[in-house]
Amino acid sequence: MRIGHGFDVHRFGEGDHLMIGGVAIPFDHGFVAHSDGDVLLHAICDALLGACGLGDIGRHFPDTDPAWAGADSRALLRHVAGLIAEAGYRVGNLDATVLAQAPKLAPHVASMAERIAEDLGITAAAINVKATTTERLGFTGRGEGIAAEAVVLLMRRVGEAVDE
Ligand SMILES: Nc1ccn([C@@H]2O[C@H](COP(=O)(O)O)[C@@H](O)[C@H]2O)c(=O)n1
Ligand SMILES: C[C@@]1(CO)OP(=O)(O)OP(=O)(O)OC[C@H]1O
Repeated sequence: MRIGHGFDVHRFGEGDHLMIGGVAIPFDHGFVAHSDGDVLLHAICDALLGACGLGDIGRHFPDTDPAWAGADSRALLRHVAGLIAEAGYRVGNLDATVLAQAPKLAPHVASMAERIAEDLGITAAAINVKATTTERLGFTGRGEGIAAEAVVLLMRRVGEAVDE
């Protein structure tokens, strides 16, 4: 088994929606980012890469590369899922927290889990997405941006049967 942790932050800029967990959420700002700024999927990519000892998202998708300008972060997640499989691992379970004063995310977390599970090729039951405010404290509390953390457990694929 291998454990990985990911963390990401994106600040708000102009826009009318936020991409979080692959779901477009109407809002009075967008994210400032090279890609679509999906802070949750970026944290998940980092957790998966970290668990495999494969570095981080910036190593695989440099923010200086025009190929990733405006990229759909679900495509990045699917690419990372392929790297995990190539390395001989599968996701056991994944737990994530989005730190956001607003918007209200609880109505969207089930859709996020479904999309993340689809991209990882696993059941949504293995994914848990949570949200919390930071009680108006810090940059998230002041409404300057959103942060996300993810923890993932990977299991070794050995003939799809034995985990170690
Ligand atoms: N952006 C958010 C933040 C929180 N929630 C939900 O509200 C609950 C209470 O939040 P606290 O900050 O007081 O922990 C939290 O457990 C979430 O269910 C949300 O939907 N969206
Ligand atoms: C996703 C990438 C690449 O487009 O850029 P951003 O969308 O800016 O996201 P960030 O989490 O700051 O950095 C990772 C980059 O690889």
